[in-house]
Amino acid sequence: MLNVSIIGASGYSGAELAKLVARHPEFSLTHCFVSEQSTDKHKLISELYPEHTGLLDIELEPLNQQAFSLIEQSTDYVCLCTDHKVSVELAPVFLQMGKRVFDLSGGYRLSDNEDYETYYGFSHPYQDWLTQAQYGLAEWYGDAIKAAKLVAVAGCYPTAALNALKPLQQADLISAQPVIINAVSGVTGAGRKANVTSHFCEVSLAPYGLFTHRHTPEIEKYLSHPVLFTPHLGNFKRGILETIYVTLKENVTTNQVDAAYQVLADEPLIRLKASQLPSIKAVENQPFVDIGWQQKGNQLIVVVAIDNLLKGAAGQALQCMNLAAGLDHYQGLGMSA
Ligand SMILES: NC(=O)C1=CN([C@@H]2O[C@H](COP(=O)(O)OP(=O)(O)OC[C@H]3O[C@@H](n4cnc5c(N)ncnc54)[C@H](OP(=O)(O)O)[C@@H]3O)[C@@H](O)[C@H]2O)C=CC1
Ligand SMILES: CC(=O)N[C@@H](CCC(=O)OP(=O)(O)O)C(=O)O
Repeated sequence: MLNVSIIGASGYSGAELAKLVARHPEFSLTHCFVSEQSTDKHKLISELYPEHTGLLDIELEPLNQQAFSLIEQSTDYVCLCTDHKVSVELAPVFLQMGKRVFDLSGGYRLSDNEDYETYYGFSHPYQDWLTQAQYGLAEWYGDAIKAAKLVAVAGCYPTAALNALKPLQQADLISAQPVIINAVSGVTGAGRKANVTSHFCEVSLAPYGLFTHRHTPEIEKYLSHPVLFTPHLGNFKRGILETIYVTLKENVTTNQVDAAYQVLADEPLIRLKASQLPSIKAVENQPFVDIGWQQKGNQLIVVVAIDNLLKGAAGQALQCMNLAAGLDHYQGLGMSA
């Protein structure tokens, strides 16, 4: 058994990951932490999430000095389900203890400090670790994830976009024009902390972050192609749906597009729907990426859906942890090959 500690376990992605780890046959959920000042410290996760009574009657411990010693002695894998800046500071501490770190934040996903300044609003203090971090997009970088000390688990919107677009890019079917990605996310994407924009009475359906969202450089980096990415906040709890407009190179046929997607055909967590288009309903509370597409001439519209807390966060983190442990990446996600 590998011992796992989760930092930020009271949050939406942390609690989702705690649930997956607690049910996993090869992992043991050793400790769950919140900040030292947290109003939730010493509560049980199941007090915050009563649906997990019995499974997650585990205390949320404050991340104080004693906690660091506890982690050093008792933990193999440390999962950071914390804000980017918190993760940036915590990851090196655990890496120096020799732990394998799985960071669900964006703190180690980009390589260019200028992008951190532009899109995250801070200068990255740990260039060395930034260089060593491995991007955690499980279906695409499995071997590198297996060997990595620090895995920067892929972002939620990028997970959907990259799985939808990398097959086309790999087959060299995309023209030089930017790919247009319109995305809608449920409100859990904004985290559990109270916030006016995610307040019940304020949420409707609205775009945000035009040209400035931090997932633009993340998608561009791992796609190697320019994108125009516009996220929207929708009035539902969980799930992401992206409608993606691709201008194909001249004379690309539907057979070529269909063939390009076959690169993902044997992946248990990817469901190729072709002309049967994906929906949030089909992926909510599920670990899958659903991808559908339709083509007219050299215009291709790809529709992709994921659950933001599973494939977009905790599910993908578990896939990376499985890879690191030498297990099938989909173990513990209710799947068999
Ligand atoms: N929600 C989503 O769909 C996705 C989220 N992510 C990323 O995962 C990370 C967590 O997101 P999410 O679960 O939504 O966030 P939440 O706001 O729901 O949870 C954040 C957690 O971090 C804890 N925390 C805050 N400050 C500290 C600290 N200094 N030390 C230890 N724990 C701390 C919080 O508890 P407390 O404040 O009480 O201490 C809480 O448990 C973020 O980086 C986010 O970008 C990635 C993909 C998708
Ligand atoms: C709806 C909403 O607010 N979504 C978040 C993205 C989710 C997230 O936490 O982003 P990472 O995947 O980069 O960690 C946002 O746009 O900032």
